[in-house]
Amino acid sequence: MFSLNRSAFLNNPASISGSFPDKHRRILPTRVVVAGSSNRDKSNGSLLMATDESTATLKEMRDGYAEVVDPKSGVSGGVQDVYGEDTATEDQPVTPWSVSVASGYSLLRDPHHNKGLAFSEKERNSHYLRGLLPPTVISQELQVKKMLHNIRQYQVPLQKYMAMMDLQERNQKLFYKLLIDNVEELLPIVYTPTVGEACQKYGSIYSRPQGVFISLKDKGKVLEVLRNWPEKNIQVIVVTDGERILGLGDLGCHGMGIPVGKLSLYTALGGIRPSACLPVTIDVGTNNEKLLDDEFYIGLRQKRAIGQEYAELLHEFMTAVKQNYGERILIQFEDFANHNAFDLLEKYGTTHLVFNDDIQGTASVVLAGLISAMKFLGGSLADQRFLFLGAGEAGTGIAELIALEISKQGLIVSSRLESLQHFKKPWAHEHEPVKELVDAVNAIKPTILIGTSGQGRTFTKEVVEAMASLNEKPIIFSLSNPTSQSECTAEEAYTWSQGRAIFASGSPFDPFEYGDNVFVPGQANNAYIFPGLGLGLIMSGAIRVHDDMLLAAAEALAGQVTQENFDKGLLYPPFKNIRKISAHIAAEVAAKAYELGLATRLPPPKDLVKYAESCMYSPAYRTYR
Ligand SMILES: O=C([O-])CC(=O)C(=O)O
Ligand SMILES: [Mg+2]
Repeated sequence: MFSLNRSAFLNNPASISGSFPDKHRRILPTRVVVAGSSNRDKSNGSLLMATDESTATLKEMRDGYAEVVDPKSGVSGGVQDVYGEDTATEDQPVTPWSVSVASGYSLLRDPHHNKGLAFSEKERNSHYLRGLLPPTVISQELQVKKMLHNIRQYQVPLQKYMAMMDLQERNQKLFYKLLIDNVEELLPIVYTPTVGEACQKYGSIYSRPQGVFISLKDKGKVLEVLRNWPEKNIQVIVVTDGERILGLGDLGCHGMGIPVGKLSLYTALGGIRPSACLPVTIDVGTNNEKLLDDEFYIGLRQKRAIGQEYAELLHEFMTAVKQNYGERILIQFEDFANHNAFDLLEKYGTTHLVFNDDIQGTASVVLAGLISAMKFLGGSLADQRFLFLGAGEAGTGIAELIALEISKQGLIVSSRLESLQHFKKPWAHEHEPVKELVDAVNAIKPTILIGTSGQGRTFTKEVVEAMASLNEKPIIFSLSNPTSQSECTAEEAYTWSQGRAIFASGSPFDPFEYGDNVFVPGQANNAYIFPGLGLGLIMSGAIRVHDDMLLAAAEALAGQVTQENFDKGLLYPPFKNIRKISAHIAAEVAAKAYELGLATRLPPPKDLVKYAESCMYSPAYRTYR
């Protein structure tokens, strides 16, 4: 229970600086007066409240911020800056659900509430927008059509990316509506492969903060740094230290593009509201000489800190996150180098709600593809022989999850055991060392070849031909990202196997015509998994990630693949149904959390799929009254 009272308001002089002309202040039928956030410039306009149909309770107040939570879904309505003149309690509902927005010019500049030309006549009148917009009023659908048209004019993918980022910064709901309604076309822009190029050029294209940078300079002050971020009710953080960005290597501080991209997928594909998502880049330096010499590099100009110095900053971050956002904050580790990725997961897996997307998310998506391959081809995973090129996070993560499913050993040659990094050792396999991949294929005779090497074009013609001579339906996964690092292309896999390969890749490839058939390559990308996994964890209030949840997510994803999909060569359902798919994944993950006693949101909802769907963020505009 808490009270919203005038003294909190008065104690923060910045918030009553007199910059609110009275005529602009709105007191709506709730008993809460909106007075603005302490770190937003209020000189350009006042704040008002928009109302929605649902009832809500005010849940928490911190630093002058209050969260309004829809009691039905438990999902926050996203109120960030509410000061009360009256009191409200957790058990005393405040109706209706309220959202605070700026009015006038600052409303058009506020990406969370701006609707551009879609503001109605009534809204233009009541919110001081007259004259600030041209006369026409258009629908959100027409805005989407226009944006798509504009984006298609750009020939260069990076230009499309920048146009999308610009839109996100200008009109968040339109950005998400555009992305959700055109996910297959735009995913390759906001995500792999284009996001890889964006990271490589992040210093040049950087314009506004899209997340929080925590550098060695912030040691001792990480909590303060986190509190500078304007949103307070964070539910999920994607964090990188930039050392292994996709298959592109160490991009240091420029890795920020990845958490930003991943989190826009959390919203678009998994329905987590954008204000609950926080991208974080931890900058401990970079060993990339080119970047250190690049005048546009935006990070610390030093070699990477390692050992204790690194561990201390990471530990301060992990501690601060929990302190600031509570036990149920989800932290996704992304694109850390092998040596840190495994250690961090082990260290924090028992104290925080964490998972590593490259180890566990990728493993889950690959397992899903293999489960659907077995379903449609016949046979069982236990009968397969797997060969991995690349024994890093993804390779060993996949092996571990498959082994969990079938208790089978991996294939790293054990004579190298002594020199192997610890995470590779369980997968060492008794075999003569082989130098060339094609020799390994011929010696081991795998039915499934999985590339997670980060090395482009390593599945050569000889390798694919060897797989095709050994198997009627060779299963080939080229998982490294972006496209330039893919172990082979879809065209190569289909051509060299005479159309027999069951192929999937981490980055998208266009459908490929071979003979009388058109093959649609599946995209074995963790983007299928993490948004639904995250939603399931959040909606159940899970406090830990368990391997069984990753298995459940894989099964749920595989369960969405139809015979029709498989007949086209697809091991995965199309991305255009991703929100439905994510709801199913979320439901299964949440069910596991409840079953394992790791869920704290009790009692469990009856229909978890429906519940997951009801929790999802909608990009449709609200009416401001
Ligand atoms: O970001 C992606 O497309 C998949 C992924 O996690 C990686 O390649 O590191
Ligand atoms: Mg990754």
